[in-house]
Amino acid sequence: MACVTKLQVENYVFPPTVVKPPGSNSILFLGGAGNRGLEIEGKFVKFTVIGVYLEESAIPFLAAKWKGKSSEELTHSVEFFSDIITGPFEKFTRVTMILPLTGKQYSEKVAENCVAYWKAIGTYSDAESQSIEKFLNVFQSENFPPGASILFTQSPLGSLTISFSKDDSVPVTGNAVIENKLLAEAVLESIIGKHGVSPAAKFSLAKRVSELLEKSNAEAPVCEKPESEESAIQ
Ligand SMILES: O=C(/C=C/c1ccc(O)cc1)c1c(O)cc(O)cc1O
Repeated sequence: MACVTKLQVENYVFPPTVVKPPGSNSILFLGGAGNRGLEIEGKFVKFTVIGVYLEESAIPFLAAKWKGKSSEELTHSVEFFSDIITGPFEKFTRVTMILPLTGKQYSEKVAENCVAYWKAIGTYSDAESQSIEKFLNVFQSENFPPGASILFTQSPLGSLTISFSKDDSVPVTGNAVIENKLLAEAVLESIIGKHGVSPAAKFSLAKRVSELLEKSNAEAPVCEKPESEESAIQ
């Protein structure tokens, strides 16, 4: 497994790896994490913290094109994030509440971003419209107090598994699976894509992935750091 540390964003800790989250049989490593806030009456109000995990095969896949690029270059590269979003490996995203949100509030914001993205690139069809209806339904009667999380597992085969957690644990099974590749990609695009809602998560991903690519070689990267360093907060 890639040698990665945990990350703390606000009061929330994202562990270095997630083992077999709902919808996956793999161990995923923490690519990066950051907050999502909104400018309200001149003040930046932080609503959620978001961590993005990647399957280990992401590193050799991304290395072919991005090894040797600085974290600044990656931060500003739409194509780099697009390769993460559409690459042939699993992604797992944990969205943890700083402020309470209803399922309706959260899902409507995400749905709005997904539809705007599809319309912008000209891929909004009946299948996507139906997938958004399903997405909104999954959240209809949910409530997320501070510390609760929404978990998305994006499979490269085209499914989006949605799970909910009241604390920092990851449930064994998902609440819903929506089979629509463009939806699975659009949810992640809405977070780390060109107009992604979390520039902080993008910055963190670019920094950590560029470091991992630097250390990567043809063989799988192995963690050689002592445990004390491994748990350092970056
Ligand atoms: O994290 C968010 C935050 C959502 C939010 C929802 C409703 C409010 O009134 C305030 C904040 C988020 C996301 O994870 C993904 C996305 O595409 C959009 C978002 O706003």
